[in-house]
Amino acid sequence: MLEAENLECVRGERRLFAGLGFTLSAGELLYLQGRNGAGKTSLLRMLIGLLPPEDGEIRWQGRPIRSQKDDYHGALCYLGHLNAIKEELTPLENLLAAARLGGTTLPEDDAIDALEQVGLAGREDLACKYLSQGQKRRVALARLVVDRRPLWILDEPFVALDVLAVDWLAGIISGHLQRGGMAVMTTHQPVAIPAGRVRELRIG
Ligand SMILES: Nc1ncnc2c1ncn2[C@@H]1O[C@H](COP(=O)(O)OP(=O)(O)OP(=O)(O)O)[C@@H](O)[C@H]1O
Repeated sequence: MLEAENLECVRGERRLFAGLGFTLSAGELLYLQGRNGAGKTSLLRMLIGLLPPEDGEIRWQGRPIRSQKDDYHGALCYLGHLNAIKEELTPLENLLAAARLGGTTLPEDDAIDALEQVGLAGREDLACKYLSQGQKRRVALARLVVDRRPLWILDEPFVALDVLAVDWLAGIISGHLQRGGMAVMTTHQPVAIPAGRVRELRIG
């Protein structure tokens, strides 16, 4: 279970939010909503432990995340709105490297299957700098196909995807929730996630 209690966020001179709280259990999805600049990405950065809250506390499985950094980071998969892929590496190399950084070993055949699922069959060995924006996004999203960590934190995951890919990703997130996973997600576009309990939290 992920819990946030009485969170306050100040950036520069501005207080973006205060008194913010939620609870997220297995199989639940939290949609963060709010206008541009409301503080959604700032909240996600707090949830992954990169931005300490001005006030309040975030707990994972009942314990503050600041007291169990390794366990908590081992349980979460973060996908930022930048793709965090290495342009000089191929999609296959990027996916294998991301798994290693996340502390797991990914068999190469599984990585190739994941890239095929995201529509990159035949481009596994092309340096990512030669891919389109949408294809780069797909390389980043291929991580989700093979990720079995319980908590996904996703910043605008649907950006730059075509209609088919949006449906595909909604299915991947649904599968994660059905397996008892949890997800926190920002998105400016309404996307139907057909499985799991969906909650909404509006900031600002
Ligand atoms: N390091 C920083 N120093 C000062 N202000 C910052 C910093 N980082 C972000 N901000 C400000 O905090 C506010 C919230 O930014 P944030 O990225 O969290 O918004 P958001 O809700 O994710 O917006 P969007 O929908 O446009 O992505 C913005 O006004 C931004 O300029």
